[in-house]
Amino acid sequence: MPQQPAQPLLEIDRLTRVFLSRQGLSVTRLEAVDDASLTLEAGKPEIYALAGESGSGKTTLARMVLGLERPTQGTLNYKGRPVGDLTPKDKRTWFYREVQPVFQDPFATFSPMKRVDSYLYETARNYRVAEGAAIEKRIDEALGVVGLTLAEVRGRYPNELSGGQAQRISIARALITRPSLLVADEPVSMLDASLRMSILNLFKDLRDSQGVAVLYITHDLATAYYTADRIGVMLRGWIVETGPVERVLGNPLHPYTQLLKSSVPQADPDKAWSAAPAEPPRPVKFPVSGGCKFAARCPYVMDRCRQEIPGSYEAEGRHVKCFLYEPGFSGVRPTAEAVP
Ligand SMILES: Nc1ncnc2c1ncn2[C@@H]1O[C@H](COP(=O)(O)OP(=O)(O)OP(=O)(O)O)[C@@H](O)[C@H]1O
Repeated sequence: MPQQPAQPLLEIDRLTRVFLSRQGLSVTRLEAVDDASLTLEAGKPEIYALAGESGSGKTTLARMVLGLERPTQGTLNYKGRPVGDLTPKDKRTWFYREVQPVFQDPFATFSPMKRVDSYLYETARNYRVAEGAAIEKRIDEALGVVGLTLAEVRGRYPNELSGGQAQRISIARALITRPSLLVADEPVSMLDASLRMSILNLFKDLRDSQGVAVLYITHDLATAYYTADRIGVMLRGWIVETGPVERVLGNPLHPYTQLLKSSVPQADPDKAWSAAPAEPPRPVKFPVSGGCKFAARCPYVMDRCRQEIPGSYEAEGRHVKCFLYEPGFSGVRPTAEAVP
């Protein structure tokens, strides 16, 4: 499928995914992803971390990018083509070669009864990446990128692999089709701290040497800071702050990002930031009331925050979904140091 040169690699504009659940006569509505926008440019491979606490909508957004979940509203284009309009044939012959998932638990993707190399052969055959002996060469190349060889992997069962080796093989499987985008949902959260860095370094290497962009989904700010070029911080379906990772985490502007950062245990960067007292998304009964989703807990809340939804305003080299950064705001803005 020819690529249109001027199109972004991934364009997400005001994307929303609503889940409705019925209990008796009442319907509850949960905006798992709500009005989220982000763009990954073509030809500039980067690692974009989508960070947020459990239930903030990261996986739902990732599943929409992978074409596994249909958006309720908004734009989701890959190389200029709406993902929701792709036919099963488009997906098989183009999209699934271009966009590959990397999952949290590599052992869950491999059956204990099957040799791991069989997954590599299956992927190569299913996507017709090569014929005959060239298949082995392609598999060996993909394994080479993650620091392994087919000779090392051949004939081995999952229980003969370490967690790090299993995750490397699952990344090699994803690379067989030479994708342009990896969607990696918590790819290191099941690994020992000592192995985490090697996998995160591998993503950086893939970006630099293979030109692969990575959407890195994580609940862990420390690994996002270490790995990503840019970050989007999610709160109950919204992306509340997005920009270069050094700016957003070095000097967070949104009161929620400030709260998250202040809750990271500084002495132990490997710890997840579970201490943040954020709310999980709550299903709401119709009608839905407006206002900022952080208003009830924001130390800087203003009257309008309870009634109006803030826009996403450009401030200090990033976008912030908060009235404090609306052009013309004349009050005092919080600083990261002043977080209560
Ligand atoms: N198929 C579904 N039906 C109904 N609700 C769903 C469905 N999938 C996700 N949700 C809800 O949407 C919200 C966002 O879930 P999601 O898994 O995207 O969050 P997350 O940030 O990835 O969390 P975690 O890190 O725990 O996976 C949650 O409240 C979840 O219960």
